[in-house]
Amino acid sequence: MVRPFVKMHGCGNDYIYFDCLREPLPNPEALSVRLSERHFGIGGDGIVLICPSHTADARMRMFNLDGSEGKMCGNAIRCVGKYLYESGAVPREEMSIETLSGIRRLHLATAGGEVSSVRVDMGRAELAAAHIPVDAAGFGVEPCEPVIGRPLQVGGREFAVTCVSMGNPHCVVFLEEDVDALDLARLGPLFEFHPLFPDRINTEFCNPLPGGEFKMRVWERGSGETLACGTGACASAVAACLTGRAEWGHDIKIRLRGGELTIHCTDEAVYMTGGATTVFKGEVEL
Ligand SMILES: N[C@@H](CCC[C@H](N)C(=O)O)C(=O)O
Repeated sequence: MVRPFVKMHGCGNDYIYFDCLREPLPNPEALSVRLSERHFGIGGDGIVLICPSHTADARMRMFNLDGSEGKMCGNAIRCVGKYLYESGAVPREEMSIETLSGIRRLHLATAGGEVSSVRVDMGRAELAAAHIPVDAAGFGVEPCEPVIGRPLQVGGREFAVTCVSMGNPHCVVFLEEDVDALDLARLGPLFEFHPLFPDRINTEFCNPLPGGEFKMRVWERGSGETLACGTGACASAVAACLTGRAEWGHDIKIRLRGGELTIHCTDEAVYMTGGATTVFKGEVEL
């Protein structure tokens, strides 16, 4: 069976998108592993299915490179909005998309029938994202207190970590040393599989920059290092506000390896604004 797909990216976080509004896609977990492979597949950080919804304009499902399903994806949801608008499936600049972490509302900036940027109400940030193993063998876990600037031993050194859930779990680390110099291929998995995070974790490494901006690198659970993470940028901005590095109610620019996102945090919600780009369209044998 041959299916059309669209390759899209948000700040270089690239996924293979399938329109499932009329026809479901079987076995997306295995397909994500096969198609995301950059040498023998199409290449991407995972796949995204655009599905019908009973409660919103559409429903998004996203799968990481390793086939695990993510509950939310900030970069993908902007691309889904662009796809729905430009394909005519949802010809409105305001739309809602159902995800595994709830319904998110989008506002699209458009010109000449094309979407130039998307603002997403990412909902409220939650703070208790980490869990403590109950016994030494690691059987059973219980939620712990909010983690804000807590010391954590990883790979032989101590990091101050702040845990924020944006519908998916994040661990944010602020560093003075240049994050470009970090050996993320070594450090990333040590955070991802740390016993404090039994569901694994997405980790953001951030440098405060002059002017209240931040440089960020990310190690995503299930996909490894990616060029950007929308939920991660939101979590980093919230962590910056919580630790006094940025101000609530102001725009915070996050500079990622593949582009920039603007995040605005309030007590009620976190707003993310950024671009969405179509790379190419094709067909693939399933
Ligand atoms: N790249 C994403 C997040 C994707 C899901 C994540 N790896 C998870 O499993 O939680 C984003 O832009 O938010």
